[in-house]
Amino acid sequence: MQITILNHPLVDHKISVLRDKNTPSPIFRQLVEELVALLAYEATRGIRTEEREIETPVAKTVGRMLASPRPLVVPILRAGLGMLEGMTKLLPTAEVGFLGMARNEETLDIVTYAERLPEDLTGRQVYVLDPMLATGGTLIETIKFLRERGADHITCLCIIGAPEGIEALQQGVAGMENVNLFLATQDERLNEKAYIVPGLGDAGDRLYGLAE
Ligand SMILES: O=P(O)(O)OC[C@H]1O[C@H](OP(=O)(O)OP(=O)(O)O)[C@H](O)[C@@H]1O
Ligand SMILES: O=c1cc[nH]c(=O)[nH]1
Ligand SMILES: [Mg+2]
Repeated sequence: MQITILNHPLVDHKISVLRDKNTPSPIFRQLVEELVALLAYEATRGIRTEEREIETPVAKTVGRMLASPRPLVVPILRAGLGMLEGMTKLLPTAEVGFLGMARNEETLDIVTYAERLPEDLTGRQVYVLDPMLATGGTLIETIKFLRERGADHITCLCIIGAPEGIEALQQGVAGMENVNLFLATQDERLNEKAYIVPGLGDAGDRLYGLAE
């Protein structure tokens, strides 16, 4: 698995505001969208394109456009939904599929409670969106699921990753070709409840939780 960690002052600034527990949900959602645009720019460097003839007002030429089949974007509900708008702004022609997964906070087992994806993903490039990579359980399950459906190129976009989760993911996908991970930043560690430290808390709650 290839891992890329963004290293950019604008990313650092936006993540610091995200981390602040006093940042309200509307600002949090806006910042997540902005961070996804920066992540997606890097993460789509390997997106497949094909030649197309086009005619400018001046001359005929050959340009490059996204290849078919179209890329598939998969946000992991709930928190990954906060990254969807930013991603589809950059990739408006992508298809979108959904996976609902929740971590049991006691056992850390992953429960898949919703799935709406094409049956056959053979030859598809898939972009998985989930802001938090903690133990890695959710992403490992997701990647296995997508590979079983035939996806041959899987790129995960996460905002914060813990070293423990990155390591687990690396082992979980060992031997698989064309799996990539793009992180906005890597944090220090997990705490005893498997939350990322310093992290930003529960991303789903920060995005969609009720105001206190
Ligand atoms: O790496 P892991 O240990 O698997 O943890 C990461 C998962 O936890 C969060 O989702 P959560 O289960 O809280 O669901 P939510 O998005 O509905 O809040 C996060 O969005 C990831 O999906
Ligand atoms: O720190 C964490 C860990 C898992 N899920 C989150 O939303 N935050
Ligand atoms: Mg959550």
